[in-house]
Amino acid sequence: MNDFVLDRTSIPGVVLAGGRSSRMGRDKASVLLNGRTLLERVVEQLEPQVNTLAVNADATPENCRHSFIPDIVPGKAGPMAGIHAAMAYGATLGGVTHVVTVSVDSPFFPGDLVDWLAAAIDAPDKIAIASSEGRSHPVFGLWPVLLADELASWIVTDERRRVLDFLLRHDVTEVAFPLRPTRASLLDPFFNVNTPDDLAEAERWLKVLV
Ligand SMILES: Nc1nc2c(ncn2[C@@H]2O[C@H](COP(=O)(O)OP(=O)(O)OP(=O)(O)O)[C@@H](O)[C@H]2O)c(=O)[nH]1
Repeated sequence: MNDFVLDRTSIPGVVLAGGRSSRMGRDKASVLLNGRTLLERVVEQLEPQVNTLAVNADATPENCRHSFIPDIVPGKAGPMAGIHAAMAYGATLGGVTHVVTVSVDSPFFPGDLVDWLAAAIDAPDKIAIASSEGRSHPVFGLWPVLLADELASWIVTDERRRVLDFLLRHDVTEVAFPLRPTRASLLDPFFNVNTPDDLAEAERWLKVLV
């Protein structure tokens, strides 16, 4: 019988804020959504859900007021480099088995994200990732710190460097999140802002949130 119990109060959170933002044409973390940056909005949503919070990117973001952790693995591993940096960061903190990651470009992610993901963790090496409408969102995941070194070596040696390939090798539960009711239609809480058009759509969603 598995008697592992996740310490819900010990979970650190990491905002993935690296990458090229090529579709947006400028750094997504500092893009303004109704007067506040995406980074500010995502930090505000994550902070009450975690024990400590850090921002991760391949290079230090401008005017970052939070603890910053850089990518560690060389090369262009994309979000996976951020997930690895988050796991390695968690491993340096005493008493931490799992670390949660969120994406800087999803300002409407659930306020109960960590509670739902944590409920799926029943072993020290278990991974939980979010999904909505049948699509998985691995950047919203609860990651075991004990897999940090394995992920690092795999990123360096595997040509494909995709998050989903890593997930296939491990014990993963996908946690399905419901759509969020608004005064208009239902909003996918993992709606992400990749382009200027997405930003305009996010502004429309903000006006109908309840
Ligand atoms: N730490 C880190 N995070 C990354 C990296 N690339 C992407 N991300 C993050 O991963 C999430 C998804 O990023 P994408 O939208 O796929 O990539 P992007 O580079 O931000 O944007 P595009 O260039 O438009 O594809 C976002 O939270 C990014 O900040 C990276 O190299 N390092």
